[in-house]
Amino acid sequence: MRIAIEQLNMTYPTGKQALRDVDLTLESPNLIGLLGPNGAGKSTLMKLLVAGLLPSSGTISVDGTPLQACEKALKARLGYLPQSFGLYEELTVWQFLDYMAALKGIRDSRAAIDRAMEAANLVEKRKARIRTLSGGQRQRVGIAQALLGEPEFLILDEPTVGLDPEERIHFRNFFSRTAQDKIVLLSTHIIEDVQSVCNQLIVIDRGRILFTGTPEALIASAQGHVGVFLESEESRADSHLQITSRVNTARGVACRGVAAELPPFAEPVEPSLEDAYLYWITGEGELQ
Ligand SMILES: Nc1ncnc2c1ncn2[C@@H]1O[C@H](COP(=O)(O)OP(=O)(O)OP(=O)(O)O)[C@@H](O)[C@H]1O
Repeated sequence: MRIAIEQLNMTYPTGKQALRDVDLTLESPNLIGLLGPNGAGKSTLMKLLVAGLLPSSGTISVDGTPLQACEKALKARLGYLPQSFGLYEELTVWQFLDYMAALKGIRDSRAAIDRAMEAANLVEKRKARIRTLSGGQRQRVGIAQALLGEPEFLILDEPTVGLDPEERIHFRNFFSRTAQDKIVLLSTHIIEDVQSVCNQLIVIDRGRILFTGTPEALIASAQGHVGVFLESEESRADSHLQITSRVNTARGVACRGVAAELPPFAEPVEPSLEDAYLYWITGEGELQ
């Protein structure tokens, strides 16, 4: 499967431009992390990909066919976890998934529901009413419905919200296994969610794609732009330096920062993935 996005723009009726000139190619198999701060445009991009919104301009094509012409066929190949997810409070987990399977037109729904419940760690909750579930359990129900029918393209908008650390690790590994023959696109603003599992990262901010590439390439892009230093009057006055961490120590305040050009008082260090992400979203990285 190959999704090609060309010159995509999205302006909401309020006049807010949520996406600007987005060009991207998503190909299977891939686990792709869509990283960006609040309001960056992640959910908007995902809604456009599932044809839940119409772009203001630009095109999305699926295996060479424009999305509008293959919307129905694509929906059968797609699993989507939206950010806010309405659940039917009085239904049990099993009833809800049965309903979603019917909406998706899945034939062998019983087996499909069993597989999705197992993957989402929900087997014990199959008879529980949705209103009795915790936030994390509800999120797992959302993930389970996205997995129904083993879609080729999984779009997950902040799938780890509300999950405890153990569950986050479980899903991270699960998404990684799932992506072996599919496209899994997951949005997050948590670096640990994409670290060591995503083979492609897309950094987005204020509607623009700032970076696409492997995590290694993202780290390499910040090489020479990350430094450590002790806070001083000079460092406080440096408006180009973006401080990314401050720790009080016996010697003073130890800082870590990113800059397009490191000042002489900063000692260059190896960037982490988080440094590199901050380097791009603080506006210090150069647009590709
Ligand atoms: N229906 C809408 N009408 C008007 N503006 C909107 C609408 N939905 C989103 N926006 C605006 O578009 C921009 C992008 O929003 P979007 O929800 O895509 O960001 P996001 O990266 O998913 O953020 P978050 O991580 O907070 O969910 C934001 O400025 C948001 O306020």
